Amino acid sequence: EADSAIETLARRVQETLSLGRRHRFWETQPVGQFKDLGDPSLPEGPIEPPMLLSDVRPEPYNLPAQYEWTTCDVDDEQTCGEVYNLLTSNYVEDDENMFRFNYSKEFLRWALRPPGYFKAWHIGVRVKTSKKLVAFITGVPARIRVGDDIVGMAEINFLCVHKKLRSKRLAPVMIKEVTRRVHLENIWQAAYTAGVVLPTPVTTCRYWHRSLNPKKLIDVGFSRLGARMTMSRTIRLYKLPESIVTPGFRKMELRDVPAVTRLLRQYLSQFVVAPDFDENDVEHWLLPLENVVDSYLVENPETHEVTDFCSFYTLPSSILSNQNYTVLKAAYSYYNVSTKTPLLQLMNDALIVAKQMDYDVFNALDVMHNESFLKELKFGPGDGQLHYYLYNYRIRNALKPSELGLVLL
Ligand SMILES: CCCCCCCCCCCCCC(=O)SCCNC(=O)CCNC(=O)[C@H](O)C(C)(C)COP(=O)(O)OP(=O)(O)OC[C@H]1O[C@@H](n2cnc3c(N)ncnc32)[C@H](O)[C@@H]1OP(=O)(O)O
Ligand SMILES: CNCCCN(C)c1ncc(F)c(N2CC(C(=O)NCc3cnc4ccccn34)C2)n1
Repeated sequence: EADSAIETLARRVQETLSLGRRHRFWETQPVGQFKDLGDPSLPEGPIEPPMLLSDVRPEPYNLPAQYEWTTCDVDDEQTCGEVYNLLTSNYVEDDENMFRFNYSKEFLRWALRPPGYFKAWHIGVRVKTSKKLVAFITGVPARIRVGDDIVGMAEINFLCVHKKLRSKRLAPVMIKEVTRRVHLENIWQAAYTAGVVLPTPVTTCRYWHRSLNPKKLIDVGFSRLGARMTMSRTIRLYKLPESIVTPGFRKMELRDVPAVTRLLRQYLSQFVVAPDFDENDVEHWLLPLENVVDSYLVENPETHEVTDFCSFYTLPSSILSNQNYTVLKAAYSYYNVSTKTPLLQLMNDALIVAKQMDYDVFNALDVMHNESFLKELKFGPGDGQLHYYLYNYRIRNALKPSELGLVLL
């Protein structure tokens, strides 16, 4: 039987290598299927029509007998702590298992409670006997513009199954359950991202990283010393000015919400897929929140006009095995708008602020106009790709990352 095991393995490898690999679950879902790629006869827009709410399955999907569904109230300190602990130990790692995302509790409360959120969409699975939280998936409501369509969607995130319960087909049940609960609110589309290839990405983005603390990044294995580079030359290469250079560059405040909303809506209107933010959304997603999201704007000192905006969110990673460090402090580029200050200068000021705040690295995707500053500001391409997906909405041709104006957390 050793031979047949090897044959089985060889076939698995062959299947996986060719995109022809089976997606037993995703083949059943209203998403673009690999076999449909390039079929011009398929119309853009919803793949399945909305159902009657009375036709939506009223009861939760079945879990294996020893587990039960639970709704996680992140306002409750204890429950938020359980969610935090599950993700801290079992959420996304890099391919070499050196790092794992360490979303903070205050970040999770921010990410999961935007205007109009539903607690019922913060879904957990517990062991019936011990009540231990072993799986999680979330949705939050968002108005997303796709071309000229404004679509009510759910943004799905934080899908996590405990390491000990992997490869038991729990994920499809989690996904079907969050889909059912979203349907009950008469919402029929979703947006999500993943580092894995699934049927079928609307676009695939690349991560770029700008070293702020190169010595630590090299020590923990995040980056490698460049060829023919010394450590001191590397530190010098990434050195930044002590203070920002743009006159009128300051932290965003509550009073700036109307101006920032105008600026952002105008800017995002040029992308094929982008959030349709109103002032309530901007107040939630972009008003600075310590250790979660930082936003800056440029107010013309004479006219007091708000002309530019930049923001980044804070997502540390646990460093899984290093003698000297346990946490990688990372900033992720969020939404940036430049109308008067060159984007290059605006983002350099963001780097300067992030360095002042002791971040180790500043990450950015090659979405929106980010490509215009990445190389010049000494970002290096990462090995991480981020695939963007829409559920129950077909876009005939995949987008270029520069046509995407949506950043998920
Ligand atoms: C209208 C409303 C609709 C709302 C829903 C919209 C869709 C939302 C979709 C979710 C958006 C999530 C956004 C984020 O949070 S992306 C971050 C995902 N989380 C992690 O990577 C954390 C670490 N990993 C884990 O916790 C587990 O490995 C997970 C839970 C990811 C899979 O558990 P496990 O490893 O034990 O596998 P299984 O045996 O249970 O199931 C295997 C099946 O699951 C498919 N799979 C694997 N990974 C993902 C993934 N990241 N998105 C979608 N599907 C995924 C896989 O292709 C296979 O299906 P098929 O290939 O056979 O068909
Ligand atoms: C569902 N929400 C998607 C966003 C989650 N985000 C931020 C994310 N999704 C996939 C990635 F590929 C990724 N990358 C940032 C790049 C990076 O920093 N790679 C080294 C590294 C440091 N720490 C970690 C932890 C996990 C994976 C890679 N890590 C790659 N980011």
